[in-house]
Amino acid sequence: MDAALAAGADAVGLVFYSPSPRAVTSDLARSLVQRIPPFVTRVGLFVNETPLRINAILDEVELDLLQFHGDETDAYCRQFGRPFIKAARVRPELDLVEFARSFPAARALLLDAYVEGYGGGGKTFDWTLIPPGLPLPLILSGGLQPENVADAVRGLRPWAVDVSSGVESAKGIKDAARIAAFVAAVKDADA
Ligand SMILES: O=C(O)c1ccccc1N[C@@H]1O[C@H](COP(=O)(O)O)[C@@H](O)[C@H]1O
Repeated sequence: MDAALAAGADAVGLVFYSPSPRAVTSDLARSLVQRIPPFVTRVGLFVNETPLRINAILDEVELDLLQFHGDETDAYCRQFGRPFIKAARVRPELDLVEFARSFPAARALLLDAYVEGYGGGGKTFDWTLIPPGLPLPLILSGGLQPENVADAVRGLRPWAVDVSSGVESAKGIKDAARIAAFVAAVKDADA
């Protein structure tokens, strides 16, 4: 968290998905979000979570944006009355325009590779599968790292990029130097 903030990240995410090696408890999340300054977006990531647990977390942890990474519907995502983004797990047979149209309340569409376990797999997908004219702002993710993110930013001009595995030294262990290199590469490519 400190490394992301020092590097100048616009948003930081907290994973509330217990099978993930990055999962945090609401107690830890509450203490972490207190370090986040104004104007940095506090994102909570959920995968097919129960509304009961999400509402309990929202009561305890100040979150600005919800990231739904499972099989949730638009109606499900909007019930919390918070801004949200919806992840699509990209594979050739998925019509991304139709998928995006089915989430009219979403702030953005996050594109991730199709992996077992729903996400955070460190795998890129074929960026040529992204159609022109998506009806939602695009957040690109999936296998991004300091070494390939400049190509992604220059080639696809996404609204934002998101990273997890690519800035880790081992699964679930963030690496401050890789975080700094990633954010620097994004800012350089966007200049
Ligand atoms: O980070 C996780 O553990 C995770 C678990 C379940 C769903 C999504 C998860 N992370 C998100 O997955 C994408 C891609 O991550 P990676 O960079 O390829 O590791 C990204 O949006 C993460 O926020």
